[in-house]
Amino acid sequence: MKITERTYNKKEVIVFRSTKAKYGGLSNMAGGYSLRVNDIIIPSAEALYQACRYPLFPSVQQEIIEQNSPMTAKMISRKYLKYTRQDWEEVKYSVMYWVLKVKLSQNFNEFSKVLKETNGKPIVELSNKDKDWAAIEVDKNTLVGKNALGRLLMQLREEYVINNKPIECVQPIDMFGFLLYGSEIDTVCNPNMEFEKDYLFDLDYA
Ligand SMILES: Nc1nc(O)c(N)c(N[C@@H]2O[C@H](COP(=O)(O)O)[C@@H](O)[C@H]2O)n1
Repeated sequence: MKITERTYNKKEVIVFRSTKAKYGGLSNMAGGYSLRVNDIIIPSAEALYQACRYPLFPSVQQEIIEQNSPMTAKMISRKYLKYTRQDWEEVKYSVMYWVLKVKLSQNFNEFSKVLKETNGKPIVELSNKDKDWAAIEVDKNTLVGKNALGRLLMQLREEYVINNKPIECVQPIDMFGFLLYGSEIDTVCNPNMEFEKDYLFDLDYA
């Protein structure tokens, strides 16, 4: 996946930065969106994304995933950057999209609500210096950057939120070494939807 730099008019876009402000739930640093992958509970999208850097180092993944604070998970990951998978730059956007899909699948009501509130406008993560995941302010009205996270969020909104299409299961990425704690990452199904289906089946309404 190749992403090039873009320029945004600040007045025409939805900007997010602080997790406490409006649209804060769009940030991977937002709390309250825990995930379950291979029956492992992961406190945040950020922790899952950072853990995916280190498929061959389960103990590093565990140290990242143990952090309740998403920012601390990112800081812990910084200590181990030299063990990052070698193809990370080529796969990181696909990994992030998979993480966002898991976040939406397992937190559909809350996360789709924030995405709906963006009203179809361009979504931009604002940063002081990160022109890769976010965009930076070059003057009062202009933001410049690849804004990769914002663009992946817009893709998610287009595919699943606008037409209110909850995601029942998320397939693993078809790539070498997509591992968590030494095991291949499985298809991730939303536990609530599994429960609903079993319940309806038991009632003979399936
Ligand atoms: N702490 C922080 N400050 C910013 O300005 C940012 N734009 C982000 N972005 C988030 O960090 C994650 C990517 O981390 P890597 O740099 O690739 O390790 C991702 O969740 C971005 O949304 N973070």
